[in-house]
Amino acid sequence: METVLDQKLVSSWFDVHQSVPETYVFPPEKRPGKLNVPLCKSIPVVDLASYDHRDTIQQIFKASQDYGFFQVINHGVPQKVIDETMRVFKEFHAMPSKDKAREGSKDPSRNCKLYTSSENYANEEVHFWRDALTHPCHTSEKYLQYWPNKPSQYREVVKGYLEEVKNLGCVILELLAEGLGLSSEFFNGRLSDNPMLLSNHYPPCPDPSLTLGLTKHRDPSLITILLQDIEGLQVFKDGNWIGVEPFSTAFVVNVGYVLQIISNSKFKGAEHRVVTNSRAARTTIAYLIYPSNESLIEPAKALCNRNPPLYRSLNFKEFLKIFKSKAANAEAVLQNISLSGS
Ligand SMILES: O=C(O)CCC(=O)C(=O)O
Ligand SMILES: [Fe+2]
Repeated sequence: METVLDQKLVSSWFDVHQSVPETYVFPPEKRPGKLNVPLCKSIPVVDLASYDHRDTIQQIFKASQDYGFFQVINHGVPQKVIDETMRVFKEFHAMPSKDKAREGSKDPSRNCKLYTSSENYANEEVHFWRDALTHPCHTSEKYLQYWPNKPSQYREVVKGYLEEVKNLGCVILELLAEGLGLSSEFFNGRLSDNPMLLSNHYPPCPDPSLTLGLTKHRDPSLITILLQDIEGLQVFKDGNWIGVEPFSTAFVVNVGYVLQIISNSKFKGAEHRVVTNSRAARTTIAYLIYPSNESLIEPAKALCNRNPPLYRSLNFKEFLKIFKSKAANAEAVLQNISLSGS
């Protein structure tokens, strides 16, 4: 008989096991290796309140080229909103599993859902050490009716948070557009109007050397704006893993595949993963900026004057289909949409 979701959640059983269950143990070649990688002091922390607009654009441009990652501070999102939102998600993930499963399975079309490991749990060889809650950010009743309403403050707090992060997203996309030499409104509208929220929860793990919270991947987004409480996020840079330092006042921003395509590879979708730890649960809140399904994804014309376009045009729905069929293999995703065939 199929096990029901509430029993599968890592948060429902992690504390009754002394060791890692076999279905969570990665084969030696896929294990995380060195866990205590250096926290990277060189991933730029960009001050968005700086008066030097050109310098801010330059910092973000360079970070998006070099790392596909940067952090932002003085971003305008009130600290109270950040702290309350983190608290509400921690409360959500700490609720009894049955309540969580109920709150996360109201939507028959499964836009709003709670799941564990990955959306492909049934077909995975090894599971990831995480639970995840996701839903669209739009607050029309069509979606809102399926958002959790436990903890009781969930909707109010998350709605307030998303309004703030939406504004921040616009600011960052404008800076990225200007850096690329595009009009500052380039990403407004359909290229960015389908944001999703994703809260990841990684309970403590008895042996982090055997497990992964998330394997190496790139996000299928334009950009992702992440709030993290403690360390665990790592970026793959020049053949090494480096840690992204957690700051309670900062958001981590990373470039996704869609921005890599539109920027004609000026920016690289950053490869990243999540490792587990044995000391404390880790909670993150990702705001993934996606285009609408019918939106056309292609290298911006203005970036293809001197350089030929590297990727073919396709709509976002088509891109997602390719991404989902080849998710574990970044090269295969890019090869499928690459014009050079290389
Ligand atoms: O939880 C994190 O630190 C990162 C999560 C992530 O990479 C993702 O959800 O795509
Ligand atoms: Fe990611």
